[in-house]
Amino acid sequence: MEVKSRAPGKIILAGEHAVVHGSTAVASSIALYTYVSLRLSTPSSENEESLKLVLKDVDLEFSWPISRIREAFPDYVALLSSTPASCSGDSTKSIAALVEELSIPEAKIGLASGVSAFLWLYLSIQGFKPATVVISSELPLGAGLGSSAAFCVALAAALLSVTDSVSVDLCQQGWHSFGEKELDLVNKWAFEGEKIIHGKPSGIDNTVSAYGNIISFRSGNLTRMKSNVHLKMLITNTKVGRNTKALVAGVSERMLRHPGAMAFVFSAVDSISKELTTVLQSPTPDHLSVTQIEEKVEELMEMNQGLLQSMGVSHATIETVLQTTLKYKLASKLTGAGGGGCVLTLLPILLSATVVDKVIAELESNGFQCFIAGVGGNGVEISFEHSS
Ligand SMILES: Nc1ncnc2c1ncn2[C@@H]1O[C@H](COP(=O)(O)OP(=O)(O)OP(=O)(O)O)[C@@H](O)[C@H]1O
Ligand SMILES: C[C@@](O)(CCO)CC(=O)[O-]
Ligand SMILES: [Mg+2]
Repeated sequence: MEVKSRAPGKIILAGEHAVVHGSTAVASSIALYTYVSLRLSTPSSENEESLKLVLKDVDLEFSWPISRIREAFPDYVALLSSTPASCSGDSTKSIAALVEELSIPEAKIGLASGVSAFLWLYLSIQGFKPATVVISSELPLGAGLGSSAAFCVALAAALLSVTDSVSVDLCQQGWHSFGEKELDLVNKWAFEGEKIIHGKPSGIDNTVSAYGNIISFRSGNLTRMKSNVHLKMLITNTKVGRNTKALVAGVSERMLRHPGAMAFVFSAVDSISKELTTVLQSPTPDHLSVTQIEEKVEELMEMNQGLLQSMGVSHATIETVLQTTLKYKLASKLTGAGGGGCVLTLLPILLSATVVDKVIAELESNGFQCFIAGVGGNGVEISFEHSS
């Protein structure tokens, strides 16, 4: 039997970075998914049993003989866990040894943290069972759209769906979602994976990928929102690679250097996110008030972008996107960790298609890549395929 899962990426409408320091943030899922396929192997005496990981997006395959994994983790009982556990101490060392042996090419070394998160989730949830896991994504990796969270959420969902901790109907056809208790468990395990990739994550990315739709998030607590407006966002990928862990660490260092000033910055972001939470839930009887809501959202996005600049996470390419969209009177802000990656631009519903085409053409002439995303959508889902 093959288990498939898919988990969406996200955009952060307000509050990235500040959310790591306790401010409110607002995020939404987008309909671009990371897919995981899990096939547990049937015992065979012919081939040596192994755990295989196929990463389609980067065209890499890794394989560990189960005997090698057993050797790296002599204390099997301590590893297997029915409740979400953090990777620390001896486990960190054992995983680092298994990843080092792969000789990942220097140009793709960012993958090492993803492979480490994979090993931690797989071994903690499935133990030493041989299997093949194939991962592919519609999301750009390391571009601010939550690829690391979607990776961890989809992985946790597939792995948990074939354990006793989660009760799922194996006969159900097509994609289906989890119950609340199961979602909580998937989300908590995914957070443990995100910790390995992000260092100090707030948990907002894995939470919105697990639950979907729009959420307001503060210090691990989420409020699921029912928005009355359907915001349309242009996403521009500057294609400048960056690493969330390093950017999050950079903001923390700035906070240590300027604690007083940064406390005000984070507090201002908190107010922006709270106002956005209220604005998005306000009733919309006609087009005029949709426009008024969009104008408020635009202003809040601009203010948030200014504060992200003062945290030191903007980038020359992000500034180019801001200036380009401003020529068309459109508001933009970076999304996710910044330092390159993706920028959001609100596309008001009354904006003509001609203007949208023009702004996209101008942005793409700079070498950027544009696409349009609806705000909100499904969270993680699962599907079982029985071979006949
Ligand atoms: N489909 C995938 N295949 C392999 N590795 C992946 C995949 N998706 C994510 N990763 C791992 O996640 C890392 C990117 O995570 P990172 O947090 O830096 O960026 P992001 O999650 O895309 O953006 P942000 O955190 O700002 O939303 C990759 O370097 C890799 O280790
Ligand atoms: C930069 C950050 O706030 C969002 C990354 O999408 C990090 C986090 O919250 O874990
Ligand atoms: Mg990430």
